[in-house]
Amino acid sequence: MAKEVEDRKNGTNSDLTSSLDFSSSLVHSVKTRIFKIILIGDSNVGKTCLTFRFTGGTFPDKTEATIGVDFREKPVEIDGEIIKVQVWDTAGQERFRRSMVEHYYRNVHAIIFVYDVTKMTSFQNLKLWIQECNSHHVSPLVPRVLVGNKCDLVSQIQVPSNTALKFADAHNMLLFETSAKDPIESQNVDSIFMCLVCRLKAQKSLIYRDVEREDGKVKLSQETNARKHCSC
Ligand SMILES: Nc1nc2c(ncn2[C@@H]2O[C@H](COP(=O)(O)OP(=O)(O)OP(=O)(O)O)[C@@H](O)[C@H]2O)c(=O)[nH]1
Ligand SMILES: [Mg+2]
Repeated sequence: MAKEVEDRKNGTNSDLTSSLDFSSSLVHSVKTRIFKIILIGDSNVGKTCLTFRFTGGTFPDKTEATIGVDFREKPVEIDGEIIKVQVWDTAGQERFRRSMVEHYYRNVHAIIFVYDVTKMTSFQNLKLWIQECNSHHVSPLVPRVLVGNKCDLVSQIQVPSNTALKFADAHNMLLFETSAKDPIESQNVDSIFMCLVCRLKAQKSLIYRDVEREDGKVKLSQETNARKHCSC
């Protein structure tokens, strides 16, 4: 009773306020979509550096081998919608990823396969990374792109662009050659992620299904005629 009086005095109603809080948080959770993008590839190809470049705009002075996974998030705005890009920077070393692999691929929205343009083995191993991904039953609707990193090391390049392009075509992927280190390439790094986000935004039905699955309370009608705005 005392609470009711207090509420009246303050012009509030705690029941109403809490239900409004609930519905606004529901609306918020529906509106702020999260796209989970994972980076996969050999150790040392630059997955962590690419993640830093996209989420923080910098190249780290020093990195250590990733253990398990590191998460970084960046909100981006596309056509007036704020989307949270959740980047999963995975470990390339088998011993640091073994127990995590299931989590990498669960509910993933897009995949970035990374190789080092100065290291042919990292390119040859891509087929093993693709096999691993396929063995986790990732939907064919999940977009995948190929990224050749360390292009700043011009004199050491071992993987010719046309070889990489053929591989990308054969696997229905776009190819980006870039450098996490070279600041001039930073827009190129951004465009890798933004291209994926645009594609995902165009696949609204896929994402909404995931939201529905993750939160039983949220029921959304599927939008099938989403417009596509990807510039790539
Ligand atoms: N020159 C050059 N070096 C780079 C570039 N990107 C990363 N490196 C260097 O490559 C090394 C490995 O980078 P990381 O980002 O830690 O590699 P990773 O793929 O995350 O490795 P794991 O976590 O073990 O899977 C570091 O010494 C980086 O400084 C690049 O674009 N150019
Ligand atoms: Mg790493």
